[in-house]
Amino acid sequence: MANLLISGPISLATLRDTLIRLEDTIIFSLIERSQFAQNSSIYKPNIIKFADGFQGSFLEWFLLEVENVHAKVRRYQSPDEYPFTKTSTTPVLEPLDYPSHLHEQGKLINVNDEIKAIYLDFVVPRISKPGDDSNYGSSATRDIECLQALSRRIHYGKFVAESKFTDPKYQEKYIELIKNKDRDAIMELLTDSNVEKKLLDRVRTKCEIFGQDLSVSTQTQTQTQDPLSNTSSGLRVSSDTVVQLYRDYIIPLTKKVEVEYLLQRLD
Ligand SMILES: C=C(O[C@@H]1C=C(C(=O)O)C=C[C@H]1O)C(=O)O
Repeated sequence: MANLLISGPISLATLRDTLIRLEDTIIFSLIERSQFAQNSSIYKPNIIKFADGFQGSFLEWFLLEVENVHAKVRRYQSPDEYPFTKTSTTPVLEPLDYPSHLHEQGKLINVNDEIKAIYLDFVVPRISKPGDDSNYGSSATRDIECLQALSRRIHYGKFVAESKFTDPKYQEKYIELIKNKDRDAIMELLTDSNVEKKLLDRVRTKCEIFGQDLSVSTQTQTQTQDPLSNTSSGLRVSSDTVVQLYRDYIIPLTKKVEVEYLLQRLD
């Protein structure tokens, strides 16, 4: 795992190891959320009334509460952590002296609104059973864990971009493309299809291993549909859904962060 408090360049290999470890965190967080019903009331504004007058959904209210507490322990001063809300709470701990791994301008990129939309529109309906089981607090707690894991993974794209930019083999090319604001060519240069393919295969295998319910016999798991499970394979989250999430949303958004970061790299 990359230690962001240690100065000096972070190698692409170390960053890729961090992304691989985050796959585990993401898959386990999705499995945790999948045990509760969809509970769509927690995502709709003004269904739950708040004594403090907060206007918005239960999840938005809870996110603000959680982020205010986490801001107090300086979570959002870490260059790989980005808040979903406009939390402005002052930390109770003294600021840490992070070495500057990222270019100043790039630190401001935050795609959490997009991540939240993908999570609510694509992920929740696929990993949770339809309906309402009243577990609002438990569901929102798991939602926040999923959102934070996705956000950390996707914003890691900034470190990946920095590492690719500072690689002497490519720096001149990147500088030329950045000067020409050639978004498509930057995207092509930073893309590594081999790494992406291996990732999708690995994620499928991880879902198949982590998602098994060992209290059910292997034969039952593969041959019949568990009525309590939301997948026909008996896995706790569908491997197809997680692979699709990575292929269509997580990887493209990570690459978008990389491109945005690089476009500002010379400012
Ligand atoms: C993150 C990287 O950049 C790109 C994005 C990837 C991803 O989001 O997993 C994988 C390979 C690259 O196309 C990388 O090169 O490791």
